[in-house]
Amino acid sequence: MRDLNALLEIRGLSKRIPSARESSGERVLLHKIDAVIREPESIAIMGGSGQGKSTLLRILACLDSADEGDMYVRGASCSSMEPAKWRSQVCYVAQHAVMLPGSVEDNLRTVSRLHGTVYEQPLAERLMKQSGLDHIPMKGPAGDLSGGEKQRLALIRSLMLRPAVLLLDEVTASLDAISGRLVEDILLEWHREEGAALVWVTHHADQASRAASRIWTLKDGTLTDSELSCESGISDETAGSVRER
Ligand SMILES: Nc1ncnc2c1ncn2[C@@H]1O[C@H](COP(=O)(O)OP(=O)(O)OP(=O)(O)O)[C@@H](O)[C@H]1O
Repeated sequence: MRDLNALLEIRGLSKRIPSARESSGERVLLHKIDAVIREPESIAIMGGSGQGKSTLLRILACLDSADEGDMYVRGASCSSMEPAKWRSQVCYVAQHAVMLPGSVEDNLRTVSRLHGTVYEQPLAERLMKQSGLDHIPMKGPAGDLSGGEKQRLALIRSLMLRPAVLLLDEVTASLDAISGRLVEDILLEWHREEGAALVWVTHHADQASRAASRIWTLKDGTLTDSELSCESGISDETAGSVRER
C-alpha cells in the first residue's frame, strides 16, 4: 500500500540484465523491491559484490531505468516528473567525483543554475570551511584539485541543492582514512542539522555501524530491511554478506 507521507518510497522495482549464464539470456538483478524511508534516516546498503547495490542507487537517482515499478519522493512519482526535478530532490554522489568545466566557484554555481535554484554563497562558504577547503581559491580551476578535494567539492555541490535524500555510492572508498572520516562527518552533520536522509552503499561494516541506523541488504534480487541499534551492531548475516566478497 502506498505511504503518501514517506520521504522516499520504492514500490515493486525490478531490473533484469543480460546474462550469458541464464538460459533465458537474462538475470533478474532486482526483483520487485519495496522499501520506504519515512523520515530523515541514515541507511546503509550492503551485500556481496554484484548484488545490484550501485544499480539500485542509480535507479533511485533516475540515472538508470527499472523494468518495473516506480518510486516516489514526498508522494510524487518519478515516472511523472522531469528527471532534473527528481534529481534535485534525490541526489546521487558517485565514488569518483567528476568536475564540471571551469573554476571551483563555477562548479558550485552551475548546479544551482541548472536546477533553477538560488546560489547560496554563505552556504557555499560555510561548507567549504567545514570541509577543509577554505584555503582553495574559488577562481582556481576545479580540475587541478586533488582526488580527495574533488570528492569534497562534489559533495558540497550536491548539498547546495538541499536534497531530501542523498544517495552515496561508496563515496569514501577512494579516499585516505582521514579524508574519508572527514567526508563521513560532514554528511552526518548535514543529516542531523538539515534533516536530509542518507543512503550509503558501503562494504564496510564499521562505517555502516557509525553512520547508519538501518541496513538494506541486497541478496539474490531481494532487499532485507533491518534496524541497527547501537547495542546490536551489524547482524552476523549482514556482515557475512559483506565478508562474501
Ligand atoms: N545496464 C546494465 N547492463 C548489463 N549489466 C549490468 C547493468 N547494470 C549493472 N549490470 C551488472 O549487474 C551486476 C550488479 O552490478 P552493481 O554494480 O549494481 O553491483 P554492486 O552490488 O554495486 O557490486 P560491487 O559491490 O562489486 O560494486 C553486475 O554484474 C553488473 O555488471
